[in-house]
Amino acid sequence: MDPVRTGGLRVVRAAVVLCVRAAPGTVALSFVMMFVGGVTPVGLAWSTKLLLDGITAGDPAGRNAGVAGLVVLGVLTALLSHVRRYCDQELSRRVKVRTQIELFTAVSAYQGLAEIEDSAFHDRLRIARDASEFAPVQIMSSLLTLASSVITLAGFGYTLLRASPWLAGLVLLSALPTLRAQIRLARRHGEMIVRASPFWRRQAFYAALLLDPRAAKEIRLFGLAGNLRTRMAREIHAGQAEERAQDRETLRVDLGLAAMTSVLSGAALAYLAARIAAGHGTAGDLVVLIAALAATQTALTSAVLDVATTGELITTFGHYIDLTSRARPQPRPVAELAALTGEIAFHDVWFRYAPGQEWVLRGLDLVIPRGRSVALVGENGAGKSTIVKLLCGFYAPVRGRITWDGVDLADIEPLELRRRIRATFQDFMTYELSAADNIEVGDIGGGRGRADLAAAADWAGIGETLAGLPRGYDTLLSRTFSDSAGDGGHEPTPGVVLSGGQWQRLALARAVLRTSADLLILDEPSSGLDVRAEHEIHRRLSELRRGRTSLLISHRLNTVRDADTIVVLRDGVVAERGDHAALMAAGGVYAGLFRLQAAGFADETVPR
Ligand SMILES: Nc1ncnc2c1ncn2[C@@H]1O[C@H](COP(=O)(O)OP(=O)(O)OP(=O)(O)O)[C@@H](O)[C@H]1O
Repeated sequence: MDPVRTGGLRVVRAAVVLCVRAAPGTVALSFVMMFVGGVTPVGLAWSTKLLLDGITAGDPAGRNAGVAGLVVLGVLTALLSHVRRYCDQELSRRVKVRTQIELFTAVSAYQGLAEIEDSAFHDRLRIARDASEFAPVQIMSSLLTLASSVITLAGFGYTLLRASPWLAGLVLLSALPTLRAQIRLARRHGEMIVRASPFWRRQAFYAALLLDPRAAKEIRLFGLAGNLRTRMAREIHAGQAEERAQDRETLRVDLGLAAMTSVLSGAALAYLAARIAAGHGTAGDLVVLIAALAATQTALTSAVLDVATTGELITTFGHYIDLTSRARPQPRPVAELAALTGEIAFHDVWFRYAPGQEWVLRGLDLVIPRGRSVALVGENGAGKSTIVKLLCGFYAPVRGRITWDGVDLADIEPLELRRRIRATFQDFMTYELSAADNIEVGDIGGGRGRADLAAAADWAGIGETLAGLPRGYDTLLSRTFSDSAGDGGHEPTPGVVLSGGQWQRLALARAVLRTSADLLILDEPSSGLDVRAEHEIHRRLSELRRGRTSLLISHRLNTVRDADTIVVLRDGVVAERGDHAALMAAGGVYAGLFRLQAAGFADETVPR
C-alpha cells in the first residue's frame, strides 16, 4: 500500500475544518468547555487551600469562599463531562455524514475499473472509511484536551515553580522520555493497522458470504459453511495476532513509564512534606502543592498521549485525505462528443489487465461502422467482454488507439462517451430496488415516466409479469429487504424474487431505455432465456439493430447470423471477418463452429 502523502499539519487542519463546517455551534461549545475544563483543577486546588487555611486560621470569610468555590466547581465538573459527551456524539454524527458522502464522491470519481479491482486500493479505502467515522472528531477532541492540559499546566506549573524550581523542572523533564516513547508507539500502532487491514477485509468478506442469499444454495449444497467459518476464523486470528503483538509492546512501554512516574511522584511528595514540616508553608500550601504535583503529572501524561494519538490518527485519517483530494489523471476532454457519423475503430490495440499478465488483445483491428450491426464470436476467454469494457472506457489500451469518428477515446470525457452507449453486460446487475427503479437506472436523469418504463418492459417481454406483481412496478425485487422503507401508508410486505430469465429481460429493458444512445452493446443478452423467449428476443433485437450501430456477442451462432459483419476473435486478434454466407463459404473457424452447433440439433433423435 502506498504511504500516506499528505503532511501531518494539513491532515490536522482538514480534520478541524471538517468539524467546524459540520457543526460550528457544537465546536464553539466544546471550546468553552475546554477552557473551563482547563481552569477547574486549578480553581479546585485553590478553593481547598482557602477552606483549609480559613479553618486553621479561624477566618470564616476564607472558609466560605473555599466552600463556595468547591461547590460551584464541583457542580461544573459533574455537568461538563455529560455535556461534553453529548457534544462529541453529535459532532461525530454530523462529521460521519459529511465524510461518507465525500469519500464515496471521491470513489465514484474514478471512472475506470482499475482501482475498484485493486486489492491495495480496497485496503486503503477500508482504513480511510473507518478513520473517517471517528478520526476528525478525535483529532479535534485531542487538540482541545491538549489545550485544556496546557491551561492546567500553566496554572499549576507556576505554583510548583514558586515552591521549588528544580522540582518543577524535573517533573517537566520526566515528560520527555514519555513523549518519545508514546510517539513511537503511536507510529507502530498506525503501521499495525495498515498491516492488519487485509485480514479484516477478508474476514468481512467471509462473513458477508456466509450471509449472502445468492451464495446460500451452494454453501448449503456443498456444505461450505464450516470451511468458510474456518477461513474467517483464520483471518480473525491473523488480525488479532498483529494487534496482540502491538498491545504487548504498548504494555511493556506503559509499565516502564508508569513505574518511572510513580517513583518520581513519591520522591517529590516526600520532599514537599519535609519542607512544609520544616516550617516552609501552611497545611493549605501542602494541599495545593500535592494537587499541583498530581495535576501537573496527569496533564503532562494526557498532553503526551494526545500528541501521540493525534500522530496515529494523522496516519489513518491521512488515507482519507489522500483518497478524497488526490489529483486524478485528467483526460484531455473535447468540448462535446458529437453523434456518431462515421465509425468506431480499434487500431492495433494491445491490452492486458496488469503488467506481467497475459495479453488479452494482441494488436486488434476492428471497425464498427455507423448504422451497421457487428457480431463478435470466439471461445471462452477470447477477450470479447474485454472489448466491450474498452469500448465503454473502463480501461485504456496499453498500446494502440480506439477512435470514435477519428477522436481517440483517451481524449473523450468518459461520462460523455457513456452517454452515447447503451448496453447489457454478460454479468448484468440485479438491484434490490423496485421493478420500476430496476429499469429506470438505465437512463437515470433522463426524465423517463412510468409509460416509458412499461414500454421498455413490454418490449423485453416482462411487462405483464411486472404489472401483475403485488404492488405492480413499485414491488421491491428483493428477499433481504421488505418494501415499507421510505413510503409509509401500507404494511411492510416482503419483496419478490424474479427468476434468472426474468431478471435478464429486466436487464434488457434497462438497456434499451436510453433511446438517444448511438451504440448498442449486447453481451450475451439471451443466455438465460428459454427457447421461445430467446427466439422472440432475438427477433426484436434484430429489428432494433437494423440501421443502428450495434455490437452483439453470443455463443449461440444462430443468433448472430443476420449481423452485417461477424468477427471471429482468436489469440487476441481477428481471425475471420465477413457476413454469415461469406464465412460459411470460407469454411474456416466460424463455419466449423456453426456446423458443430447445428449438428447438435440435427443429430438429436426425438423419441416418439
Ligand atoms: N478484470 C479482470 N482482471 C484480470 N483479468 C481479466 C479480467 N477480466 C477478464 N480477464 C481475463 O481476460 C481474458 C478475457 O476475458 P473476457 O471476459 O474478455 O473473455 P470472453 O471472450 O468474454 O469470455 P466468455 O466467452 O467466457 O465470456 C480471460 O483470460 C480473463 O481471465
